[in-house]
Amino acid sequence: MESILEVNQVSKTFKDKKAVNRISFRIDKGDIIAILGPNGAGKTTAISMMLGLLEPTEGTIRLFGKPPKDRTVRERTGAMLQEVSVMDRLRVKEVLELVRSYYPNPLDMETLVRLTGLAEGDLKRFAEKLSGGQKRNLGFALAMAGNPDLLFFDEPTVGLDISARRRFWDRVRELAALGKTVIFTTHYLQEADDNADRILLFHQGSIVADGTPEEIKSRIVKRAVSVLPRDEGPDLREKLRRLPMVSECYDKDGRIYLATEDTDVTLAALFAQNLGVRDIRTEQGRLDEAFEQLTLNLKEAK
Ligand SMILES: Nc1ncnc2c1ncn2[C@@H]1O[C@H](COP(=O)(O)OP(=O)(O)OP(=O)(O)O)[C@@H](O)[C@H]1O
Repeated sequence: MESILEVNQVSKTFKDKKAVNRISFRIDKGDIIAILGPNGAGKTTAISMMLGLLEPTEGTIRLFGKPPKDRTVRERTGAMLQEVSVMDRLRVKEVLELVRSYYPNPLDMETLVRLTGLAEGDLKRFAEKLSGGQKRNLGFALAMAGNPDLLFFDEPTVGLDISARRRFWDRVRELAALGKTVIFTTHYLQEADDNADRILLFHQGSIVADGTPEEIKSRIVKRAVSVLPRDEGPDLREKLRRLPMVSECYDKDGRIYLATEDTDVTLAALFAQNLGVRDIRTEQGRLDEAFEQLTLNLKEAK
Protein backbone atom coordinates (compact mmCIF):
# COMPACT_ATOMS: atom_id res chain seq x y z
CA MET A 1 0.00 0.00 0.00
CA GLU A 2 1.26 3.47 -0.86
CA SER A 3 2.56 5.32 2.16
CA ILE A 4 0.95 8.74 2.07
CA LEU A 5 2.70 10.31 5.02
CA GLU A 6 5.71 9.41 7.12
CA VAL A 7 6.68 11.44 10.16
CA ASN A 8 9.92 10.37 11.74
CA GLN A 9 11.14 11.62 15.15
CA VAL A 10 9.87 15.14 14.49
CA SER A 11 10.20 17.92 17.08
CA LYS A 12 9.53 21.64 17.02
CA THR A 13 10.91 24.05 19.58
CA PHE A 14 9.92 27.70 19.77
CA LYS A 15 12.61 29.48 21.78
CA ASP A 16 12.52 27.35 24.94
CA LYS A 17 9.04 25.89 24.33
CA LYS A 18 8.93 22.36 22.94
CA ALA A 19 5.61 22.40 21.07
CA VAL A 20 6.09 19.00 19.40
CA ASN A 21 8.28 16.33 20.90
CA ARG A 22 9.69 13.45 18.81
CA ILE A 23 6.53 12.32 17.09
CA SER A 24 6.61 9.40 14.65
CA PHE A 25 3.84 7.76 12.65
CA ARG A 26 2.95 6.55 9.18
CA ILE A 27 -0.33 6.91 7.36
CA ASP A 28 -1.63 4.78 4.51
CA LYS A 29 -4.06 5.58 1.75
CA GLY A 30 -7.77 6.10 2.31
CA ASP A 31 -7.78 6.48 6.09
CA ILE A 32 -9.48 9.19 8.10
CA ILE A 33 -7.08 10.13 10.90
CA ALA A 34 -7.89 12.26 13.93
CA ILE A 35 -5.19 14.19 15.71
CA LEU A 36 -6.85 14.52 19.08
CA GLY A 37 -5.69 16.56 22.04
CA PRO A 38 -6.47 19.41 24.40
CA ASN A 39 -5.51 23.07 23.78
CA GLY A 40 -1.81 23.55 23.32
CA ALA A 41 -1.12 19.85 22.70
CA GLY A 42 0.82 20.66 19.52
CA LYS A 43 -1.79 19.68 16.93
CA THR A 44 -1.61 22.84 14.82
CA THR A 45 2.18 22.92 15.00
CA ALA A 46 2.32 19.29 13.82
CA ILE A 47 -0.05 19.96 10.90
CA SER A 48 1.86 23.11 9.93
CA MET A 49 5.06 21.07 9.69
CA MET A 50 3.37 18.39 7.59
CA LEU A 51 2.20 21.13 5.24
CA GLY A 52 5.68 22.62 4.99
CA LEU A 53 4.56 25.90 6.60
CA LEU A 54 6.92 25.35 9.55
CA GLU A 55 10.34 23.70 9.54
CA PRO A 56 10.82 20.92 12.11
CA THR A 57 13.62 21.59 14.60
CA GLU A 58 14.57 17.95 14.13
CA GLY A 59 13.29 14.86 12.34
CA THR A 60 11.95 14.25 8.85
CA ILE A 61 8.56 14.37 7.15
CA ARG A 62 7.76 12.72 3.83
CA LEU A 63 4.52 12.99 1.89
CA PHE A 64 4.19 10.64 -1.07
CA GLY A 65 7.87 9.91 -0.43
CA LYS A 66 8.95 13.57 -0.84
CA PRO A 67 9.58 16.57 1.43
CA PRO A 68 6.49 18.70 2.22
CA LYS A 69 7.62 21.64 0.10
CA ASP A 70 8.07 19.58 -3.07
CA ARG A 71 5.87 20.88 -5.89
CA THR A 72 4.33 17.47 -6.59
CA VAL A 73 3.41 17.19 -2.90
CA ARG A 74 1.68 20.57 -2.97
CA GLU A 75 -0.27 19.52 -6.05
CA ARG A 76 -1.56 16.43 -4.28
CA THR A 77 -2.37 18.08 -0.94
CA GLY A 78 -5.22 20.32 0.20
CA ALA A 79 -5.73 22.09 3.51
CA MET A 80 -8.33 23.97 5.46
CA LEU A 81 -6.71 25.73 8.39
CA GLN A 82 -8.31 27.38 11.40
CA GLU A 83 -8.43 30.86 9.97
CA VAL A 84 -10.06 30.72 6.58
CA SER A 85 -8.75 33.93 5.08
CA VAL A 86 -10.32 34.80 1.80
CA MET A 87 -8.90 37.33 -0.55
CA ASP A 88 -10.34 40.80 -0.34
CA ARG A 89 -12.27 42.17 -3.26
CA LEU A 90 -12.78 38.83 -4.97
CA ARG A 91 -16.13 37.23 -5.56
CA VAL A 92 -16.68 33.62 -4.51
CA LYS A 93 -16.59 32.33 -8.07
CA GLU A 94 -13.42 34.30 -8.82
CA VAL A 95 -11.68 32.87 -5.76
CA LEU A 96 -12.61 29.35 -6.85
CA GLU A 97 -11.40 29.99 -10.41
CA LEU A 98 -8.14 31.50 -9.20
CA VAL A 99 -7.30 28.63 -6.87
CA ARG A 100 -8.26 26.04 -9.50
CA SER A 101 -5.81 27.68 -11.87
CA TYR A 102 -2.91 26.85 -9.52
CA TYR A 103 -3.32 23.11 -10.06
CA PRO A 104 -2.54 20.83 -13.00
CA ASN A 105 -5.66 18.66 -12.57
CA PRO A 106 -8.21 20.76 -10.72
CA LEU A 107 -11.61 19.52 -9.70
CA ASP A 108 -14.25 20.63 -12.19
CA MET A 109 -15.96 23.91 -11.37
CA GLU A 110 -19.40 22.34 -11.03
CA THR A 111 -18.28 19.93 -8.32
CA LEU A 112 -16.41 22.68 -6.52
CA VAL A 113 -19.43 24.93 -6.52
CA ARG A 114 -21.48 22.06 -5.14
CA LEU A 115 -18.92 21.57 -2.37
CA THR A 116 -19.28 25.19 -1.27
CA GLY A 117 -22.93 24.46 -0.53
CA LEU A 118 -23.59 28.00 -1.77
CA ALA A 119 -26.52 29.03 -3.93
CA GLU A 120 -25.86 30.21 -7.49
CA GLY A 121 -26.61 33.80 -6.42
CA ASP A 122 -24.00 33.64 -3.64
CA LEU A 123 -21.23 32.94 -6.12
CA LYS A 124 -21.32 36.57 -7.17
CA ARG A 125 -20.96 37.81 -3.60
CA PHE A 126 -17.69 39.04 -2.23
CA ALA A 127 -16.08 36.18 -0.34
CA GLU A 128 -15.32 38.38 2.67
CA LYS A 129 -19.05 39.09 3.06
CA LEU A 130 -20.00 35.46 3.62
CA SER A 131 -21.12 34.25 7.05
CA GLY A 132 -18.71 32.21 9.19
CA GLY A 133 -20.35 28.92 8.17
CA GLN A 134 -20.37 29.87 4.48
CA LYS A 135 -16.72 30.88 4.64
CA ARG A 136 -15.96 27.47 6.08
CA ASN A 137 -17.76 25.82 3.17
CA LEU A 138 -15.76 27.96 0.77
CA GLY A 139 -12.60 26.93 2.66
CA PHE A 140 -13.58 23.31 2.19
CA ALA A 141 -14.09 23.85 -1.55
CA LEU A 142 -10.72 25.62 -1.82
CA ALA A 143 -9.00 22.72 -0.04
CA MET A 144 -10.54 20.46 -2.69
CA ALA A 145 -9.77 22.72 -5.67
CA GLY A 146 -6.70 20.77 -6.80
CA ASN A 147 -8.49 17.43 -6.44
CA PRO A 148 -5.93 16.38 -3.80
CA ASP A 149 -5.16 12.87 -2.59
CA LEU A 150 -4.43 14.07 0.96
CA LEU A 151 -6.47 16.59 2.93
CA PHE A 152 -5.70 18.40 6.17
CA PHE A 153 -8.48 19.96 8.23
CA ASP A 154 -7.48 21.90 11.34
CA GLU A 155 -10.45 21.93 13.75
CA PRO A 156 -12.87 21.92 10.85
CA THR A 157 -16.13 21.95 12.78
CA VAL A 158 -15.49 24.68 15.35
CA GLY A 159 -18.36 27.15 15.20
CA LEU A 160 -20.54 25.02 12.93
CA ASP A 161 -24.05 24.10 14.02
CA ILE A 162 -25.10 20.48 14.30
CA SER A 163 -26.53 20.10 10.80
CA ALA A 164 -23.53 21.82 9.19
CA ARG A 165 -21.28 19.50 11.19
CA ARG A 166 -23.18 16.47 9.97
CA ARG A 167 -22.97 17.65 6.35
CA PHE A 168 -19.25 18.23 6.76
CA TRP A 169 -18.62 14.69 8.03
CA ASP A 170 -20.83 13.18 5.32
CA ARG A 171 -18.69 14.91 2.72
CA VAL A 172 -15.47 13.74 4.39
CA ARG A 173 -16.69 10.15 4.36
CA GLU A 174 -17.52 10.46 0.66
CA LEU A 175 -13.97 11.67 0.02
CA ALA A 176 -12.46 8.77 1.96
CA ALA A 177 -14.62 6.36 -0.01
CA LEU A 178 -13.02 7.82 -3.16
CA GLY A 179 -9.61 6.81 -1.76
CA LYS A 180 -8.59 10.20 -0.40
CA THR A 181 -6.72 10.37 2.88
CA VAL A 182 -7.98 12.82 5.48
CA ILE A 183 -6.19 14.14 8.56
CA PHE A 184 -8.11 16.37 10.95
CA THR A 185 -7.54 17.85 14.38
CA THR A 186 -10.09 18.03 17.16
CA HIS A 187 -10.44 18.61 20.88
CA TYR A 188 -13.33 16.20 21.11
CA LEU A 189 -12.88 12.51 21.66
CA GLN A 190 -16.48 11.99 20.57
CA GLU A 191 -15.84 13.66 17.23
CA ALA A 192 -12.73 11.56 16.68
CA ASP A 193 -14.59 8.42 17.74
CA ASP A 194 -17.49 9.12 15.37
CA ASN A 195 -15.44 10.01 12.32
CA ALA A 196 -11.92 8.61 12.40
CA ASP A 197 -10.49 5.22 11.48
CA ARG A 198 -7.49 5.97 13.63
CA ILE A 199 -6.71 8.40 16.43
CA LEU A 200 -3.35 9.92 17.28
CA LEU A 201 -3.74 11.23 20.81
CA PHE A 202 -1.50 14.25 21.44
CA HIS A 203 -0.58 15.56 24.83
CA GLN A 204 1.99 18.25 25.55
CA GLY A 205 3.65 17.75 22.19
CA SER A 206 3.91 13.97 22.33
CA ILE A 207 1.79 11.18 20.89
CA VAL A 208 0.55 9.34 23.97
CA ALA A 209 -1.70 6.84 22.17
CA ASP A 210 -2.13 5.71 18.56
CA GLY A 211 -4.85 3.29 17.49
CA THR A 212 -8.41 2.74 16.33
CA PRO A 213 -11.12 4.54 18.29
CA GLU A 214 -11.96 1.18 19.91
CA GLU A 215 -8.38 0.69 21.04
CA ILE A 216 -8.08 4.22 22.36
CA LYS A 217 -11.38 3.97 24.19
CA SER A 218 -10.61 0.65 25.79
CA ARG A 219 -7.35 2.15 26.93
CA ILE A 220 -8.78 5.29 28.44
CA VAL A 221 -12.36 4.48 29.35
CA LYS A 222 -12.18 2.59 32.59
CA ARG A 223 -15.18 1.49 34.56
CA ALA A 224 -15.48 3.15 37.90
CA VAL A 225 -17.05 2.55 41.27
CA SER A 226 -18.24 5.62 43.14
CA VAL A 227 -19.14 6.01 46.80
CA LEU A 228 -20.17 8.60 49.34
CA PRO A 229 -18.15 8.78 52.56
CA ARG A 230 -20.19 7.85 55.69
CA ASP A 231 -17.53 8.94 58.14
CA GLU A 232 -14.63 10.86 56.66
CA GLY A 233 -11.75 8.90 58.15
CA PRO A 234 -8.38 10.59 57.63
CA ASP A 235 -7.04 7.84 55.43
CA LEU A 236 -10.31 6.84 53.70
CA ARG A 237 -9.06 7.71 50.22
CA GLU A 238 -5.81 5.89 50.79
CA LYS A 239 -7.71 2.75 51.88
CA LEU A 240 -9.98 2.98 48.85
CA ARG A 241 -7.00 3.51 46.59
CA ARG A 242 -5.49 0.25 47.91
CA LEU A 243 -8.54 -1.88 47.06
CA PRO A 244 -7.78 -4.59 44.50
CA MET A 245 -7.79 -3.57 40.81
CA VAL A 246 -8.17 0.13 41.62
CA SER A 247 -5.90 2.28 39.49
CA GLU A 248 -6.88 5.69 40.80
CA CYS A 249 -9.09 7.46 43.29
CA TYR A 250 -10.49 10.96 42.72
CA ASP A 251 -13.22 13.30 43.96
CA LYS A 252 -15.88 14.55 41.59
CA ASP A 253 -19.28 16.16 42.09
CA GLY A 254 -19.23 15.35 45.81
CA ARG A 255 -18.53 11.64 45.27
CA ILE A 256 -15.36 9.60 45.51
CA TYR A 257 -14.57 7.71 42.30
CA LEU A 258 -12.42 4.61 42.01
CA ALA A 259 -11.28 3.77 38.51
CA THR A 260 -10.96 0.01 38.35
CA GLU A 261 -9.86 -2.70 35.97
CA ASP A 262 -12.52 -5.03 37.35
CA THR A 263 -15.61 -3.66 39.09
CA ASP A 264 -16.66 -7.09 40.48
CA VAL A 265 -13.38 -7.63 42.32
CA THR A 266 -13.29 -4.06 43.63
CA LEU A 267 -16.91 -4.19 44.82
CA ALA A 268 -16.42 -7.54 46.58
CA ALA A 269 -13.48 -6.11 48.52
CA LEU A 270 -15.35 -2.88 49.22
CA PHE A 271 -18.25 -4.80 50.79
CA ALA A 272 -15.95 -7.15 52.67
CA GLN A 273 -13.95 -4.35 54.30
CA ASN A 274 -15.96 -1.98 56.39
CA LEU A 275 -14.51 1.27 55.08
CA GLY A 276 -17.21 3.72 56.11
CA VAL A 277 -18.81 4.41 52.74
CA ARG A 278 -22.40 4.35 51.53
CA ASP A 279 -24.45 4.65 48.34
CA ILE A 280 -22.06 2.50 46.31
CA ARG A 281 -22.56 2.72 42.54
CA THR A 282 -20.83 1.35 39.50
CA GLU A 283 -20.33 3.73 36.63
CA GLN A 284 -19.67 3.19 32.97
CA GLY A 285 -16.86 5.63 32.38
CA ARG A 286 -17.86 8.37 30.00
CA LEU A 287 -15.68 8.99 27.02
CA ASP A 288 -15.17 12.70 27.50
CA GLU A 289 -14.54 12.31 31.21
CA ALA A 290 -12.05 9.55 30.58
CA PHE A 291 -10.25 11.74 28.08
CA GLU A 292 -10.17 14.63 30.54
CA GLN A 293 -8.97 12.28 33.24
CA LEU A 294 -6.25 10.83 31.04
CA THR A 295 -4.85 14.19 30.03
CA LEU A 296 -5.06 15.46 33.63
CA ASN A 297 -3.21 12.40 34.88
CA LEU A 298 -0.55 12.83 32.26
CA LYS A 299 -0.13 16.46 33.26
CA GLU A 300 0.28 15.48 36.90
CA ALA A 301 2.72 12.72 36.03
CA LYS A 302 5.10 15.24 34.39
N1 LIG B 1 4.88 30.58 16.95
C1 LIG B 1 4.95 30.15 18.21
N2 LIG B 1 5.80 30.69 19.09
C2 LIG B 1 5.89 30.25 20.37
N3 LIG B 1 5.12 29.25 20.88
C3 LIG B 1 4.24 28.69 20.06
C4 LIG B 1 4.09 29.08 18.69
N4 LIG B 1 3.13 28.32 18.12
C5 LIG B 1 2.70 27.48 19.08
N5 LIG B 1 3.36 27.69 20.25
C6 LIG B 1 3.17 26.95 21.51
O1 LIG B 1 3.30 25.57 21.23
C7 LIG B 1 2.32 24.81 21.95
C8 LIG B 1 1.50 23.99 20.99
O2 LIG B 1 0.64 24.86 20.24
P1 LIG B 1 -0.34 24.37 19.10
O3 LIG B 1 -1.03 25.58 18.55
O4 LIG B 1 0.37 23.49 18.16
O5 LIG B 1 -1.37 23.48 19.93
P2 LIG B 1 -2.79 22.93 19.52
O6 LIG B 1 -2.83 21.53 19.99
O7 LIG B 1 -3.04 23.17 18.08
O8 LIG B 1 -3.74 23.82 20.39
P3 LIG B 1 -5.21 24.40 20.08
O9 LIG B 1 -6.12 23.25 20.23
O10 LIG B 1 -5.39 25.41 21.17
O11 LIG B 1 -5.18 24.98 18.71
C9 LIG B 1 1.54 25.81 22.76
O12 LIG B 1 2.07 25.86 24.06
C10 LIG B 1 1.76 27.13 22.05
O13 LIG B 1 1.68 28.20 22.95
